[in-house]
Amino acid sequence: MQQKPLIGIPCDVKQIGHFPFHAVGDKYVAAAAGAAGGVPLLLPSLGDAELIAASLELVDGVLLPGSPSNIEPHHYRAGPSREGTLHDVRRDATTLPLARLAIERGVPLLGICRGFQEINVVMGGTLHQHVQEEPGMLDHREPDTDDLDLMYGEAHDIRLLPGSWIAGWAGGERARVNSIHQQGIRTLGEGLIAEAVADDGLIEAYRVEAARAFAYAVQWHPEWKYWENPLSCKIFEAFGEACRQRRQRRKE
Ligand SMILES: N[C@@H](CCC(=O)NCCCC(=O)O)C(=O)O
Repeated sequence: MQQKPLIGIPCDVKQIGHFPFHAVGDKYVAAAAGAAGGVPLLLPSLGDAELIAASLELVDGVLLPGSPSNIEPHHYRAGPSREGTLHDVRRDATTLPLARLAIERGVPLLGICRGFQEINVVMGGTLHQHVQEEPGMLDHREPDTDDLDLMYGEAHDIRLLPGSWIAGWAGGERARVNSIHQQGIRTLGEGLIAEAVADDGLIEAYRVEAARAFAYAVQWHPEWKYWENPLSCKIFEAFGEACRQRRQRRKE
């Protein structure tokens, strides 16, 4: 039987009671296992270069998950965040070098929401800190509700660019996606090819052009009830297949 690929998922560092914990949302772990067909392996965010490099030797792919926290703006040459903005310095110190190294080494990479923003920053791109305050832009934040089906429900259309991977996966030119973010791409990083845009022009998906393996990112949340959405399944299947190929090559 073919062995399942190991999918590394870097953690957020969250304060629970008196102590910081390394944690990843259950829906990302579930999608890495159920939709990508891998064995999820949570990677603590210790910000240690040697451990980051060593963990990339272990895994067959990396999933950069979403998070309520924002990347510290100095990473993309911007001024400080507004007071009260949630940051996760240890996640930044882990995911940014991890994504850079994964691309360099040809380790399959999938970025979701914060992960999408992280890969863009690693490639030299910049972010809007509050998309909804930019002239002509939509409000990409989630509705104010505790009902998760409403929060993660389809929110807006995206246009799938001609010749893109995602247009092939979707078999069409448009899709509807959920939207739970207020940061977004201001300038696209070097070597990233836009794959999908919202109706306000915000980039919603891209691929890393010169990557040696699958390297893809989306601003929305395909992990949310992926089994109900054929396009979400396709994204994870493509990632999972790249991870399986790497696992196979490493065994040869
Ligand atoms: N804070 C950033 C990133 C948004 C993001 O990743 N949201 C995910 C929320 C929780 C989850 O579903 O995991 C922004 O606002 O742009």
